[in-house]
Amino acid sequence: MADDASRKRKVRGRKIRSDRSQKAGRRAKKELARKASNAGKKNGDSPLTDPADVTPDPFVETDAVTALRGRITGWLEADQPVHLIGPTGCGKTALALSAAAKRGRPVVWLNGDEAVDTAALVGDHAGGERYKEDDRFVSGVSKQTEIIRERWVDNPLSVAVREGATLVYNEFSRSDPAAHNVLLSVFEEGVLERPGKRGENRSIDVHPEFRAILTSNDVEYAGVHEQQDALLDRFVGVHVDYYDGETEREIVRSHVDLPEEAIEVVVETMRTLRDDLEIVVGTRAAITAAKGLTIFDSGENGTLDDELLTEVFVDVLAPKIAGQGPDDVRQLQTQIAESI
Ligand SMILES: Nc1ncnc2c1ncn2[C@@H]1O[C@H](COP(=O)(O)OP(=O)(O)OP(=O)(O)O)[C@@H](O)[C@H]1O
Repeated sequence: MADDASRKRKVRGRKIRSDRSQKAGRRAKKELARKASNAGKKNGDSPLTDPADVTPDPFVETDAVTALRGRITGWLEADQPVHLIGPTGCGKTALALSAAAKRGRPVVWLNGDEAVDTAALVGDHAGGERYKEDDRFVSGVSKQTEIIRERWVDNPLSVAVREGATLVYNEFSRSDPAAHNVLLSVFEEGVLERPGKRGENRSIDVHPEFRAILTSNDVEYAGVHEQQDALLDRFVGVHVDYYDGETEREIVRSHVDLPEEAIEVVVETMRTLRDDLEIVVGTRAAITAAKGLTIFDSGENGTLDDELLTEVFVDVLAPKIAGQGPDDVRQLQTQIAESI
C-alpha cells in the first residue's frame, strides 16, 4: 500500500481531535464497571457483582460478536463450562463478560496468575476473632473467658459455587495447575471441597445455576502452564480469533471519536501489520493507535500521513519487542514503514 496516493491521506469531515467532553460520561460508566469487577479482589469483601455492572461499555454487537456470544451462552445453558481460547487482544474478556452479563446471574471475576493457589480460590482462615464470654456461675461472681474463634473467609470460587453465579476466570492458564484440582469435583460431582477448612462444612454443594467461563491466551494455553487434561476435558473449548474488518472498525469507532476515514486507515494498517509482523497485533493496538491520533493529528486540516501513522504504531507496538534496545525499535520502525 505504499503508493504515492496513500502517502498523504486526507481525512475529510470532522477534525481528527475528538470532543473530549462527549467522552466523559462514557468513561465514568467504564470506571464504574471496572470498580465493580474489582470489588471482589479485596480480602473479605463479597466478590459478587451485579450482571448489569459487568457488561462491557462500549460493547458493539455485530453478527460475528453475537454469533460467538450465542455459542458461549448456549453451552452455558447446556450446563457446560466454556473455555475461550484465542490470541491476545482479540476480545475474549469483553466476550466472556458480555456472555456472563446476558445470563443475568451475579458474576464473580477472577484473574489467573502465579499467586493463585487453592486458598485463593476456595478461601482461608483469616486470623482469630476474639470475644469474651461472661460466666455468672455463682450469683454475684462472674468469670470472663476470652475465646478466640477462627474466622473462615470464602474466596471467589466458593462464593460463586454457593450463590449460583457465573464465574469468569480470566487467563486461567496462568495459575498453577495444582490449584485447579478443586475444580474437578465441582464439574464432575457438583461438590466443592474446601481443603484448608477445619471443622464442619468442609464442602459446598454446587448451586444448580453455577456456570464458568474461562479464558486463555492460545500461546500460554499451549505451553507455559500445562493444565491437566482431566480438567480440560470437562470444558467446551471455543476458539476465537480476531474479528472481521467491519467488526474491528466498529470496535475502534465505539472507543474513539475519530472521522470514519481515519478509523478505516487505522484498522486497515493494524490488520496489515498483524499479517506482516511476527509480534501479536491485537484489536487493542488499533484502539490505542486511534486514541493517539486524536491527539497527534497533523493540525487543523486533519490529515493523516504515513509518517505519523508509522510513529504512532511504533509507539503502540514497541512494548511487545524483546529487549527494546534502539536496534529493535529501529527494525520495528522499518518493518512498519514498509508495511504502511
Ligand atoms: N465487542 C466489543 N465491543 C467493544 N470493544 C471491544 C469488543 N471486543 C473487544 N473490545 C475491545 O478490544 C480490546 C481487546 O479486547 P479484550 O481485552 O476483551 O481482549 P482479550 O482477548 O481478552 O485480550 P488479552 O488476551 O490481552 O486479555 C479491549 O479494549 C476491548 O474493550
